[in-house]
Amino acid sequence: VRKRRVRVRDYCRCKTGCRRTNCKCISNRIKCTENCDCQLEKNAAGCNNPFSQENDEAVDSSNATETASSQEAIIANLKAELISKTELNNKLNKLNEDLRSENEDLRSENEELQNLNQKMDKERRKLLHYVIHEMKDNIKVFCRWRPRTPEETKQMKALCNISFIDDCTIEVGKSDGSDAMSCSGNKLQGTKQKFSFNKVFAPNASQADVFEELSLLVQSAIEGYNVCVFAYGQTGSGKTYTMEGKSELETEGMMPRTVRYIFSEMEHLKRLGWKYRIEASFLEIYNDNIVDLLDSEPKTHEIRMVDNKGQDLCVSNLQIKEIHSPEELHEYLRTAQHNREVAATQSNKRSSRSHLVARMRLIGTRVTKQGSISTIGNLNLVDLAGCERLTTERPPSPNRELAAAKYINTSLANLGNVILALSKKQEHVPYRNSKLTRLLEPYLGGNSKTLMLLNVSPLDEHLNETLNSLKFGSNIANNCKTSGSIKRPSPRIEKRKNVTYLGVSPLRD
Ligand SMILES: Nc1ncnc2c1ncn2[C@@H]1O[C@H](COP(=O)(O)OP(=O)(O)OP(=O)(O)O)[C@@H](O)[C@H]1O
Repeated sequence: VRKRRVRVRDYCRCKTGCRRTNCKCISNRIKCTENCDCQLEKNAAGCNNPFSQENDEAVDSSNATETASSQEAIIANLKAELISKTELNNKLNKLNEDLRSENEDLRSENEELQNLNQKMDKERRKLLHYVIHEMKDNIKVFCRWRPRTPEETKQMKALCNISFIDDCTIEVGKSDGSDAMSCSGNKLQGTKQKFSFNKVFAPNASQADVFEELSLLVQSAIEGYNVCVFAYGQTGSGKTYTMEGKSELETEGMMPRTVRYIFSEMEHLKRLGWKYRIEASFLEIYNDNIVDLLDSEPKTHEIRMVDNKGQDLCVSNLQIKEIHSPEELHEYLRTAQHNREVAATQSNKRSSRSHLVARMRLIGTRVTKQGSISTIGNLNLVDLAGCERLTTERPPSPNRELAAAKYINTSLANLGNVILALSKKQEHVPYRNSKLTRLLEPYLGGNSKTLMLLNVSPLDEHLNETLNSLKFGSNIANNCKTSGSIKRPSPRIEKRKNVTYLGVSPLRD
């Protein structure tokens, strides 16, 4: 067989007599075909069966040898492949091992980060509590002077004589230097009266300046405190401008700014593991009746305490909306503003004739290893109706307005009494005397921070009302400063299985 194979390899033995050593049929180890070199080049006609029997046998046996050797080669190849695959597998296993350990590292790093986050959150809340507690007074009074409106400037209305002594103190007198008279008819001594507050905003103060001072209170509502912000002042003094503002970003009031702030804080707190739910309602108190500003159908609304401790209340038939975005809240705010009762007064063509109460309930939850903790803060933003001096020489416009003006003045007087009683730390606080104070009872005093934004007109013709407002506001501010140790706000804490509701007390204690 070996000899024959050699012979076959030596030359082509087809019948054409080709006998070439480089014939294709030899190099490809195939039987001679039509395409064989020898046939193409030589006489193809005589070559129907190019290989002799002898050659066929030689080729078959040579093929068997070749198959055996090619199988050996295949086996060798397979072996090599197996080796390389085993190596690859080993490498993959190693990589897997590395990944697993890296995963483990990441998990422990993640855990460390979470612990750090928790610590940071605790520190942040401690610091915030410290700052909030440093605010000391549960009731603060900011005084804001509005500038002359373009119309008033055109009419060249005289300004009263105001001196801004410092950030907290002002002196006010008549433009001609004569003695002023208060609304109640008492002559105020001296050509200029001095008043001090927690903060005074001059006419050039922007909405952003006012919000900067307010934002800490909003923050404390996010942390679980109850907060009430009132815009108080005579009609046309700038309450609605302060609370609602205008549509441009720069002139936006406290309400839209608060909404924006809450949502940006929520985003920040999300990174520390907190999730928030916001519920909002908008109502007005007009002629001592509650009106739902988000409901077009008139309904009867009653104030009911949720618990017998007087810590929370609800208003029947009131729409409470869950808010998911600042835009959604702005939309409700716009609806409420649109539905609010307005009428012309002596000093304001579009005077708010009702008290607007925008309430946001901020419920924060954080899941920890020990269970979950929750904070509930209520933020009440109140744009009060403007008080109006009712005299025979300055009657309110139509008769219908007289009743409204009387209701407004009575409810404002009642609110004034409640805030005065709280500022003096009196035991009895007359919450029950009006719907407005009943509605705000759980959110005033105790676990709450109250801010009165006292708005004043700069016009000389409003000086008597201005002096009355200033006297009332500075009385409250000074009572809070001098009434000794301040009762710490006691946050609302509710415990449920594995759930703790807290203000900021655990950190405080
Ligand atoms: N800080 C301010 N800067 C510029 N304009 C102001 C400012 N405050 C008030 N105004 C303007 O003064 C006018 C009266 O203000 P606004 O309607 O807010 O008073 P109000 O106290 O809400 O009155 P009312 O109690 O009658 O509703 C408006 O034209 C308002 O744009």
